[in-house]
Amino acid sequence: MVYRILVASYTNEIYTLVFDPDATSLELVSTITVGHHPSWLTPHPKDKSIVYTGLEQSDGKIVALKYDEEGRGTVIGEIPSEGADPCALLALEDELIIGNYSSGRFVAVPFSAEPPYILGHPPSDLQFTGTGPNKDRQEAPHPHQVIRHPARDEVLVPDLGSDKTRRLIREADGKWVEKGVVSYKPGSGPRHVAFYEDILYTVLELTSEVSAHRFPPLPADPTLLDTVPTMRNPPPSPDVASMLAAEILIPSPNASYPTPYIYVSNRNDPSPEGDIIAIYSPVSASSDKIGHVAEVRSGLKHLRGMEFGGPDAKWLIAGGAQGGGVKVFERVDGGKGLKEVAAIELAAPTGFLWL
Ligand SMILES: O=C1O[C@H](COP(=O)(O)O)[C@@H](O)[C@H](O)[C@H]1O
Repeated sequence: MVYRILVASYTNEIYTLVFDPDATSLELVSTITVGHHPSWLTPHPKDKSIVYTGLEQSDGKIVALKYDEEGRGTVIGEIPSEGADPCALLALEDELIIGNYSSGRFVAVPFSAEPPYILGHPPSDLQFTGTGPNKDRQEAPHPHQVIRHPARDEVLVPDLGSDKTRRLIREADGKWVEKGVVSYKPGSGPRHVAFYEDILYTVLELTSEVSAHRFPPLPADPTLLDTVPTMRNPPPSPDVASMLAAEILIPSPNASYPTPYIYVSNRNDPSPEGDIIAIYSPVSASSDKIGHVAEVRSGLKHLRGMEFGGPDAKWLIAGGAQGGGVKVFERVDGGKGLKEVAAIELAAPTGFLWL
């Protein structure tokens, strides 16, 4: 069996790769030009042939594509993102949510009945406000992810510019309202979050740290349990100042990998061996500490995006936006380690979608 994987990028293209685990090969089979920096990919919740991407530009756009069985895409629609640099998308059952990074605007586009499903209904929006102490990166709110809580009707928006993750719910009239926040150390820049049991894990981009909060339902506030660095031995100054942690993933435990682990990507490591993927154990009933498990040198430069796929989330695909191409790693030693099994050179990969 082979797997098709779409690759978002900081070029004008979305690529389709085929990963063959038996041949341990990764091949480029199709490319489609969609516009400036299609950096994120989200499928329609029911019609899996439809995929949305955001064009990261000042007049942000959302492009809808239709994919055939072979992974060949066709553009079938486009709408404004109603903001600048839409770097995050979330498809709920009835709405496409857009996080506009530079303008700090959260936009909800109701799905219509026919493909591309994003035409015909006016969007609603929410303008965030807030800043942080980092004058270069926190001059305004910068939503970097939109993610649904796995067990509750709550959407979370890590806001790198305001040092908080916003907790939103949709009221009876359909409008999204902020009902609470997770607050972080000033200047830390929350970028992405992941969940395991009742704990929220956050990757803090600007300080390259991971935090764990006990995360009860609203209206209760979260409680900070622990914060750890995303590298045991960060590079010395001045290189350490450019390190920017990016992705955090926690695949659900399963028969092949019964023990949960947290996987975090670092960016901009000056080492010739590339950026580190750090592996941690989550906090547990007996310890409120995040446990350091391992660090894997990826050979990738600026490891912005990575995604698990395959049976029992056996493989991790990851890309170096500034070099090293795209690699597939197999989870080994029960998930405590990663072994490279396939690679391909590709320009500026930023995100992935296993079809
Ligand atoms: O300033 C910007 O930075 C953001 C974040 O970049 P990332 O690669 O760290 O995600 C980017 O999304 C935006 O387009 C750009 O204007």
